[in-house]
Amino acid sequence: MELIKTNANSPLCGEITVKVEKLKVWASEEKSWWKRKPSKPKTIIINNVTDCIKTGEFLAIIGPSGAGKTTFLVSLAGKCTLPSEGVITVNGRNVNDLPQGTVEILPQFDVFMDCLSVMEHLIFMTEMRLGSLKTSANEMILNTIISDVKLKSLERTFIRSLSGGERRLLSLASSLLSSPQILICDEPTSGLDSYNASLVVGVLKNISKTGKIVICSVHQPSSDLFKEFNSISLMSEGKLLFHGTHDDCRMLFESVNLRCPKNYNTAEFYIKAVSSNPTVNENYVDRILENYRNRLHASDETCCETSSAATSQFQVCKRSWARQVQILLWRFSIRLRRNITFLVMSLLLSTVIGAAVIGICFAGSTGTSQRGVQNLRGFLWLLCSEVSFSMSYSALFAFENELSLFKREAGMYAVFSYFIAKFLSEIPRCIILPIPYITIATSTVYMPNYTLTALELYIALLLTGLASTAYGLGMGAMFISLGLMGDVMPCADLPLFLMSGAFLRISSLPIWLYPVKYGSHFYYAMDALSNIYWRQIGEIDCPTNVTTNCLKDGAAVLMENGYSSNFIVQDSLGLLLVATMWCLLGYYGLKREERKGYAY
Ligand SMILES: Nc1ncnc2c1ncn2[C@@H]1O[C@H](COP(=O)(O)OP(=O)(O)OP(=O)(O)O)[C@@H](O)[C@H]1O
Repeated sequence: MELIKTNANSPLCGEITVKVEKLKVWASEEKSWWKRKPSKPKTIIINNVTDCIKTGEFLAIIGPSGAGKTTFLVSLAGKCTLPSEGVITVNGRNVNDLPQGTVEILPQFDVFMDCLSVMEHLIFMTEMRLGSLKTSANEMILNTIISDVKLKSLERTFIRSLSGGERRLLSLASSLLSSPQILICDEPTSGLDSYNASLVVGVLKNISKTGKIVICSVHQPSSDLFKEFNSISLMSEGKLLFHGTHDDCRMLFESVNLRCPKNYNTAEFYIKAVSSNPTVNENYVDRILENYRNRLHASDETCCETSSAATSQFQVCKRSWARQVQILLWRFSIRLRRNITFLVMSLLLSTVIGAAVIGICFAGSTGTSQRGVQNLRGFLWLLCSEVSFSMSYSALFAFENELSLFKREAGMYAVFSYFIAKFLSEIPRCIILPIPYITIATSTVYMPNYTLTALELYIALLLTGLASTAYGLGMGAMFISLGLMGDVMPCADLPLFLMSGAFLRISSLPIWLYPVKYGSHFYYAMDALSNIYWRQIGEIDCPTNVTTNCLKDGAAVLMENGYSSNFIVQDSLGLLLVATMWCLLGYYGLKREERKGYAY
């Protein structure tokens, strides 16, 4: 069910105050398990910062590289995953407990699905965050944002063709959909030319005028750009050295005998003065901080938090998981359409050629002769292995390619919905991939009741494809953080495909290997394929001059391999169960990634 709530009781109504009290953020020491000494000691990143930011502030945070600006911004957004102390509240409410969308952060690097157009991306975001675009209110919000953020002329442009500034604007438009009360931007102008930089800053300034707080870290802003901000914060070595107006900052610097020369970039002057280069200034950081604290005490200014009851603009939308799956599938389908030529070509190359090679090599093979038994066993194993390996290895990297996007969108949709959508998006491949093997490869070997047998083989391969896809997605999701999926999967493949019966006699397996057997999609797939073929072979020729034991019929072949007879329904259920098991493991793998926190 779709819920659009207007948060009338939100503490964010009217005036907004962000209060930071004794914030300390650090990176824990890094220690290898084989070394006693830490390889990297504990590092303090934010050092005892206390601050107060109020409605209407268009705040520029400046400071030398490594001063802690990004960490401070991420903490303000409640997304910092590093260990910390202290409290950040917004109108008295802990920033971590605020409803989603109240505080939005635009990280320094934008991550999009690049094959989408600007409009498609915004439709996706609106549908996920606000609700159906069929409601006129949502359509109006989207159109207003598009024109406010000056993206009207770019609606049909593909994201991959956008300039850096346009990408920033698109990121901004996506963040504005939830009508955040506090907008945080990490270096919104970095890498942009002066025109694009002033365009972005202009849009942000307008947003701050609508009763919101806009906080930006800025790296070497031009003098003109710097003047656009109505307040500035200066950071160095994790400390907040100053927060206030341009005039107050100038006076503070003058109090330690630092005067910015005429025609010199003010921001650059401040940054240079507090950068930790001992040859430039040794004591300025401490002196400026001391003077700033003294001034604060003298002014007796308090950080008063309001709890106004006026109506908030904030909207919360909770889409049902089924709708989330639908919206995610819509986005996957766009990518599929954009890459269709490449996908068809790769599918043709990998399957049609493979199927033709198998067909040519096994031409004329029949399971009705003693010599053909070995060939048919090999033939069935190749069908099974081609489908399962193609499907599992193509699914293996599916999450890795989208990990940054998934982490950026964490919380927007449920992990469960994302996994299901991903799995469903792979189903067309499972349907198409076995077709060349069935139509081309099987046409050259002897198969009794050709049409029915081919159909049964196709269904078995389709189910094998589903289980293999789940296996690939599951392995990919579980080992994504280590980046070792490509190394772990072959190790896991080995015991699983040994259970196929193609190399080891199933009936000779020790009982302690049974859990592996019943968890192996290769076992169910080969059992089903072998049953489909061999149970139809009534008699196998046995020449009089052979010295070894003859296999009399298909049932004898099945018995020799250790396959169960007439187990096809159970095999099908087994494949579906294996698929479910890998889906659950994959889901927990992704959930673990989500818990690691936001990617910035
Ligand atoms: N996850 C982390 N683990 C360890 N150290 C970290 C982590 N995140 C940040 N740091 C360290 O904290 C310091 C401050 O980093 P931060 O990115 O906040 O600085 P910054 O002022 O934004 O720098 P820049 O202007 O170069 O982006 C840096 O020395 C950085 O190496």
